[in-house]
Amino acid sequence: MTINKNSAKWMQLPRDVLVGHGVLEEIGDVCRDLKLKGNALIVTGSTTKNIAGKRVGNLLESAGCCSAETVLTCKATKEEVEKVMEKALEVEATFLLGVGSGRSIDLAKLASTRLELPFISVPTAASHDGIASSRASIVDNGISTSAQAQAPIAVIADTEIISAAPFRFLAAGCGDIISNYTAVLDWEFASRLRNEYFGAYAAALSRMAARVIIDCADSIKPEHETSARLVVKALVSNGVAMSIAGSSRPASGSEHMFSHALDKIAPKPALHGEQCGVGTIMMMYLHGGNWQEIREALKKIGAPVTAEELGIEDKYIIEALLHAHSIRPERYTILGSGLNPSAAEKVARITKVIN
Ligand SMILES: NC(=O)C1=CN([C@@H]2O[C@H](COP(=O)(O)OP(=O)(O)OC[C@H]3O[C@@H](n4cnc5c(N)ncnc54)[C@H](OP(=O)(O)O)[C@@H]3O)[C@@H](O)[C@H]2O)C=CC1
Ligand SMILES: O=C(CO)COP(=O)(O)O
Ligand SMILES: [Zn+2]
Repeated sequence: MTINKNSAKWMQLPRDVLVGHGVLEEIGDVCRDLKLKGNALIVTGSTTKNIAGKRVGNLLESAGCCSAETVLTCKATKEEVEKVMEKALEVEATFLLGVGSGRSIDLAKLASTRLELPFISVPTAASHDGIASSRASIVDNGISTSAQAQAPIAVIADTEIISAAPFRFLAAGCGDIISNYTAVLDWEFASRLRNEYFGAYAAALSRMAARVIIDCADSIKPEHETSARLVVKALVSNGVAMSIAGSSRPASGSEHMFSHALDKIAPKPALHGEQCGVGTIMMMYLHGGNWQEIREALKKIGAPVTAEELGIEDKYIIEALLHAHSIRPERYTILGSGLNPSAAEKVARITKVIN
C-alpha cells in the first residue's frame, strides 16, 4: 500500500546535507553513513556527466559499491521517469543519484520514489530549488505537474563545481529564490479567497530566503565560492519550506505559472529561475507591491529583467501571461481567471519587461 505523504503533516527532509569546497570526495563517507551499498544508478545529462557524473561513478566504485551505472536524461517528462525506472530495474540498483541539473535531479527523485529506493542529490549548478525538495516538476502529457516525491536522503553540493559553472546558473537560482515573495503573496491570497491551508512557518522561512538574497545582491559575484555557498543554502532552505508546507506553495505561485507557460510556448525558453525572476517583477506589480525592488535586485545580481535579456520575443511573453492562469487551475493566484490582452500588455510594459 502506498504511504500518503502528500500533506502538511508529513515533513520529509534530507538527512545529510554537505555544502562546501570539494565535498564530492566525501560521497563514499555519505554512503557509509547512510548504509547505502550495492549498485548505484547515476542519473545525469550529457554535459554534467563530464562535470561530475563520471567522477561520482569512480568515487562510488572505489568506496566499495558493486557497480555504478549511468543513465542519460534529456527532458523532464513522464516518459523519461519511466526510462530511468527501467534502467534501475535492469541494473538492480539499490539507490539512485541525480547528478547535474534540475531535470536530472527531478527524474532521479521521482523514479527513486516510485521504486522505493533511496536517492542522493548532487547538483552541479545552483540554478533551482529542487536540490533538496520533496517535489518533482514533470511534464505529463504536455501538462506541467508538481508531483509529490521523496526528499533526497542526502544532498552533496560541491561549491568548487557549482562556482565554476557559468554564472548564469547562479543568477537563475537567485531568481528562483526571489520568486518566493510573490509565491507567498499568492498563497495568502488563496487562503483569503479560497480558504486554502496557509502555513505561516513555511511562508516566513520562504520570505526570509528571498530577503537574504535581495539584501546580499551586491555581493553575489561570479566565481566567488562564498556566493555559491550562500545561494545553495537558500535553495536548500527553500526545499525545507516546501517540505514543511507539504506543497510547492511557498516557492511557486503565479510567477512560476508564467515560467511554466513560457516553457510550453516559447520556441527557446530561458532557464527556469531566469523566467521565474522576470515573472516575479510582473506578478509583484499585479499584487500592487514593490516590483522595482525585485527588478533592481535581479539587475544587480546579473539576472535577466527583460524579454530581450531572456532571449524571448515580446509576443511569447504576452502569450505566456495570457495562459499562465490555466497552467495549474487548482492553484489560485493573483492571475485569477486570467488577464485580458490589454492588461497583459500593460503589466509587461509598465514593468519594462517589454518596450
Ligand atoms: N523539484 C523542484 O522542487 C523544482 C524543480 N525545478 C525544475 O528544475 C528544472 C530547472 O533546472 P535547471 O538546472 O535550471 O535547468 P535544466 O534542468 O534545464 O538544465 C539546464 C542545463 O544546465 C546544464 N548544466 C548543469 N550544470 C552545469 C554546469 N556546471 N556547467 C554547465 N552546464 C551545466 C545541464 O546540462 P545537462 O544537459 O548535462 O543536464 C542542462 O543542459 C526545471 O525542469 C524545473 O521545473 C525547479 C525548481 C524546483
Ligand atoms: O519550481 C518550483 C519551486 O521553485 C516548484 O515547482 P512547481 O512550480 O512545479 O510546483
Ligand atoms: Zn522554481
